[in-house]
Amino acid sequence: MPSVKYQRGEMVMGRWPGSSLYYEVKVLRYDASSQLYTVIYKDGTELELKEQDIKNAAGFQTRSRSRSRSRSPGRRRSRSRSPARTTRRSSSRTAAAVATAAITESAPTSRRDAKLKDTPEVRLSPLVMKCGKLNIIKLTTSASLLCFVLPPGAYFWLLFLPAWVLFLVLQVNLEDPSLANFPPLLPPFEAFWDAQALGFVILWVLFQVLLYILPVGKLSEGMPLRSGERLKYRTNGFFAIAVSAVAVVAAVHQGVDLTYIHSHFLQLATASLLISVLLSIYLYVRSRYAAPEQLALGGNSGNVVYDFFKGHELNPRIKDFDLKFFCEMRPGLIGWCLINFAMALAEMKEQSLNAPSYSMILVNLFQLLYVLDGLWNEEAILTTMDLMHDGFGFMLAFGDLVWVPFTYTLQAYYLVSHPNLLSLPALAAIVTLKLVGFYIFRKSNSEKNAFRRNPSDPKLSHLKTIPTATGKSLLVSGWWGVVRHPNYLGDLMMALAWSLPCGFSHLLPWHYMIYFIILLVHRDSRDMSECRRKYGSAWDEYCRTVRYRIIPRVY
Ligand SMILES: NC(=O)C1=CN([C@@H]2O[C@H](COP(=O)(O)OP(=O)(O)OC[C@H]3O[C@@H](n4cnc5c(N)ncnc54)[C@H](OP(=O)(O)O)[C@@H]3O)[C@@H](O)[C@H]2O)C=CC1
Ligand SMILES: CC(C)=CCC[C@@H](C)[C@H]1CC=C2C3=C(CC[C@@]21C)[C@@]1(C)CC[C@H](O)C(C)(C)[C@@H]1CC3
Repeated sequence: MPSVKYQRGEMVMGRWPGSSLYYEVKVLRYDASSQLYTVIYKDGTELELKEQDIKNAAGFQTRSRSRSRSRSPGRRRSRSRSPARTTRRSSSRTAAAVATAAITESAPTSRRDAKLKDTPEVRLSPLVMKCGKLNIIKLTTSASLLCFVLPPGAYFWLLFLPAWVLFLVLQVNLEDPSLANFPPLLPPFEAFWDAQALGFVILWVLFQVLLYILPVGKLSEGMPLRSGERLKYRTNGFFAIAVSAVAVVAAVHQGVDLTYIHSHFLQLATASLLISVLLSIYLYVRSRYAAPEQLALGGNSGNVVYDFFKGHELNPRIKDFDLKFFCEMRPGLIGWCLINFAMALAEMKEQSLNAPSYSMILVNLFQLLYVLDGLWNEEAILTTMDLMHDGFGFMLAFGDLVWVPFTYTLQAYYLVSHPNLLSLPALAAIVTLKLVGFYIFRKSNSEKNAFRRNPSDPKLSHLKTIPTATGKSLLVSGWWGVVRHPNYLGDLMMALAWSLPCGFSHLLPWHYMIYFIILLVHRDSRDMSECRRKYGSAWDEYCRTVRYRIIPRVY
């Protein structure tokens, strides 16, 4: 092989088709006509790889072999339902062919899968490629629309996001929170700080920690990690919100004035911000000592600010206490309902009402339903992008502890001093919109979650699927055959129903809707590139079959 890049017998790193993992392989030969290298993996698997799927070993992080518990590519291959399995080449397969997909019914696929379960496993160590150059950071993970930032952008977002939340909180407090009055006048520095508010936030978080660690509720298994391991999560979120509700009602009954939350919103937001910064520093420091297989694929640029912002460690845990899962599902999410409830009380106080307004009731009930549903189906969060792929850093810590409780509550805060009367037909239309959106959101999320957890679930056997080279299949009928993100469609309809009760006088109660459109459109396109990278031509096949991303026939 005189003019080719890799020589016969050379040890190089070969990418396993459909994944981002590289394994040590030996080059066997090069076929000039197909321009493919035949390589052999350590477990004896022969594959044909394109030049771009081969790298020199020098670009890879080394790590202790004993720590790796990865499934071998051989095992992955054995699970693959690619049509390539049926082609005449049994020991030497083309990576491109492996990625080729056909639409099949899910049941036969699963039977074949079951038959292959006994395939002996050969353990190999996948290596993560070093991401040395900052300008080649791949947009592989989710968490938020901010992932596209390169390191200079991280500095910007790091300062902008906290400032934006504080501005919004100051703005919503204005009598006329219109754009003409933006930015609001900055109060003196002391106005942001209140030690008692910090104390309350700490107490709230500790209370949620206590509920989370109680041995109540199911222990659910997460999706397999790159190492093949499956983490266990205590999914007792519904129990946590039920106990929290009882505690809050009891406190109100004992004379605790919850309108404190309304009058000290700014100080509570600052206190939560401080906690999220401290937590992120802790997360960043511990990620420096984490083993490579514990790291997310993103957030390892070597740039301190970028990695701090984006998050480096995938599932930071203190013993069994999973910090990312806890922060995403507990203090901020349940805190959101507590704040909304406090705003309803503040509205009654400020406007001398015997009961909250219809608009306030709708906003409270709609968002409560959303949170209750999230906690009831807590297990489903384990198959979302954040849990599966994203590192836990400032972006998510801040998102969970500050962004969610202090910006998702703006509608309720706004209604405290900006009443909006609703006619009966408007009320009925808004409720219908919310219920339809909720139905789509729940059904589609449950369908994907059930399929990912058990592809051979008899309840799903009527659905059509596309096999992929990774062994996972893609749903191509049912909800996921209507658009590529039916769950986003339902979520957006619900978001609309949350803003409508506030009317059209100001933009502020529409903040969530605007942010959410940007977030979901960006998440969708990031997920598209990630899935294309993972599933190759099977994903293209899916996109050809399901043409629209979020809104049928529109987008
Ligand atoms: N209120 C809020 O602030 C937010 C709410 N959300 C909501 O959270 C929920 C989760 O969202 P998110 O994590 O972004 O994304 P999804 O739950 O939509 O997960 C996307 C993943 O699903 C899998 N997938 C995609 N297409 C298919 C298919 N056809 N068949 C089977 N699996 C498929 C892929 O993962 P793989 O193949 O690897 O399993 C893909 O990466 C959504 O309902 C969203 O609306 C999200 C962000 C913010
Ligand atoms: C601007 C900024 C820092 C954004 C960070 C994004 C996070 C706020 C969101 C990323 C994904 C989220 C999800 C929920 C809340 C917002 C964040 C953390 C979620 C827990 C809300 C309740 C839902 O039922 C859900 C469980 C599906 C959802 C999961 C994703």
